[in-house]
Parts: sequence; C-alpha cells; structure tokens
Amino acid sequence: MLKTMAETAMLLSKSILERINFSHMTHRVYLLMLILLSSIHAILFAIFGAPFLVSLDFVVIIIYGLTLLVIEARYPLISRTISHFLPLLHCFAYCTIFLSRDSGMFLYLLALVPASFLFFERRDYWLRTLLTFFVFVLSSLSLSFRITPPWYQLDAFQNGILTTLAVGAVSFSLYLFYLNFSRRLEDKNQELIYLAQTDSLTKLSNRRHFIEQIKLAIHAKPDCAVLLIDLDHFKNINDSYGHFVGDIALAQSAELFSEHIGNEDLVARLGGEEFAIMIKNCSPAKAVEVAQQIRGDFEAHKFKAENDLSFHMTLSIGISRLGSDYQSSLSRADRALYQAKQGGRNQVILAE
Ligand SMILES: Nc1nc2c(ncn2[C@@H]2O[C@H](COP(=O)(O)OP(=O)(O)OP(=O)(O)O)[C@@H](O)[C@H]2O)c(=O)[nH]1
Repeated sequence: MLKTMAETAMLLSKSILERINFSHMTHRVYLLMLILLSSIHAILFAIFGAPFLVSLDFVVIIIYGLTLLVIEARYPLISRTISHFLPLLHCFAYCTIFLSRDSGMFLYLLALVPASFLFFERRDYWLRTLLTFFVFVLSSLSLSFRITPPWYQLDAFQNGILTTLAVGAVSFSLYLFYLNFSRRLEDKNQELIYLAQTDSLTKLSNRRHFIEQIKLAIHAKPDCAVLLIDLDHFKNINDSYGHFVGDIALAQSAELFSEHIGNEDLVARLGGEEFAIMIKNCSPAKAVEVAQQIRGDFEAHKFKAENDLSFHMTLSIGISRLGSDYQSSLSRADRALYQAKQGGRNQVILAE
C-alpha cells in the first residue's frame, strides 16, 4: 500500500516536472521556491521551540517577497543578486552562529550552484562564477568555523530533519538542473534536425530529406510515385520583377503544392525553382491525375507581390513510379520532365 502510494507520488511529481518548461522558467519561480523553503523552516523552528529563528525566517521571507513583488520588475540584476547571496548568508549564519554546522544547513549552499545555472541568464557568467566562489568559501568556513555555543541547541533528531530537508533541496536542485540541461539539449537537437532537413525559403523539406524519405519509402510502401516539378521560364520572373519577388513566388508555389498532398506524402524543394513530390500508395494513372490538377491550379493561380503586383506562371512535371532503385526512378522522372520542357512546357509527362 505504502509502496503504491510512493510510486504514485513519484510518477505524479515526475509528470508535473516534465510538463514545466524550465527553459522559460523565470527568476520569479526561484524566488517563490525560496519563500516556500523558508516557510517550511519557519514552521519547523516553531515546532522546535525556537521563536527567534522563526522571526529570522519571517524577515527573510519578507525580503524575498519584496524582491519578488517590487525589485524584480525594476531591477532584475539586484533581485537576482539578493536571491542568491541572501540564502548564502542565511545558511552561513545558521551554521556558524545559530545552530552550528551539525544542523546540516550548509548543504543548502550546494543547491545554489545548479540553481544558478537554472535561473541566471546565460550571459551572466561572472555572476555564476562569483556565486560558485562564494559557495566554496562559505561552505568551507561554515565547516571549519564554530562560533560556540550555538544559540539553539537542537537535538540529533531535529538536526536530522533539517539535514534531510537540505539534502532534499540539493537533490531537487540537481534534478531540475539535469532536466533543464537535457531539455535544452533535446530542443537544440530538434532545431538542428529541422535546419538540416528544411529549405529555409519555402520551409519545405530539402533535397537531402527528400532523398532520405524516398529511400525509406522504397521498403515501406512499394506503390509510390515521384513527381519532379520545374517552374517554367522562372528566370523571366526574376528578370522582370526582381529576385525578391522571385522568392515570394517560390514560397507561394510551395504553399500551393502542399495543398495538393496528403498527410503521408512529401513535398520538397530540391533547389532553385525545382520541386519534388512523393505520393504514397499511388498508381501511375492517379499520379498523372494529381499532377494535372497541380498544373491546372498553378496556371490559374494569381501570384501576388507587394504594390499590387500580380502575375501568372506555369510549370512542367515529370512523373515516375518509385522502383527498387531510387536513383533510376529520379532519372526517369527527370527525363520525363525534360520531355515536358522540350514539348513546350506547361505539361505533365509520365515516364515509360
Ligand atoms: N528568386 C530566386 N530565384 C532563384 C532561386 N534559385 C534559383 N533561382 C533562379 O531561377 C532561375 C532558373 O532559370 P533557368 O534554369 O534558366 O530556368 P527557367 O528560366 O525556369 O527556364 P526553364 O526551366 O527552361 O523553363 C535563375 O534565374 C535563377 O537565378 C531562388 O532561391 N530565388
């Protein structure tokens, strides 16, 4: 029963933590966590019968509260400095003056290092370095100094509870650091994969991704058609209206092609004014039908650029069935496209 409850609590907290986007987590959350931790201490000290320490925690809570509500908005750097250096002094004072190092409060210092990586801006390296240095100095001081006698002599059990809480905070801080780090790495990976697969102008797949996908499709779905598309006399658009308008026309063409394909299909820009479409589960006759629709819609489409400029374009399409050798399939589609160009453009040719 206890085991099931613990497992449920673990799963629940894990799923909550995984939903939090730490890369967008603000410094305010960190301040809120400090307030929560200080409140837990205040309650514990009240139970332990140490009213002075309760009032000390209240003072600290008020400072964090003011930092959160007033200073954070106007002076973020001061706010960050307070929220990192105040806990340092707080722990140091507890370990050397009020409770002695037996309380284990110095362990909180360790939690501040991973926390600084979580909550400081990336560019604040100097602040992190300074903080790490302070943590080192203060933890070694609080371990070696003993301003005896401590103001409050807690018993071993009470010290144990405080130490457990501190170790919990350190572990939690390390866990958040790991979670944040692995998420950032994952986000970066996804971003790199996207950049490596995408054409920056049209946001379609690029040639590399298209080739990868047709290689996969050969094994997975035998009935695929490949359409190679080339815009007709595109040079004239650039020459007449400029390269910028040419770019707009390419982006609009990409949108139009995307409207004609299903979820499983893929449209890509191979380069320049050349595009390709892979249609899965598609007979050659059906591929010709789709290609003719694209050609007709493209011809009818009014391309628009700034200053009320509008113009029409046409395209040519070569089609082949995707066989076991993708290179020969592409070559056959390319030859069909060449025939379409030679035959006067604005037409669809299916490779034999
Ligand atoms: N605006 C723009 N133009 C591009 C881009 N990439 C290639 N081009 C232009 O596309 C044009 C392609 O011209 P050509 O290969 O002669 O082909 P075409 O004029 O379309 O003629 P055909 O294909 O024979 O019908 C060239 O003017 C290139 O500069 C691009 O990213 N943006």
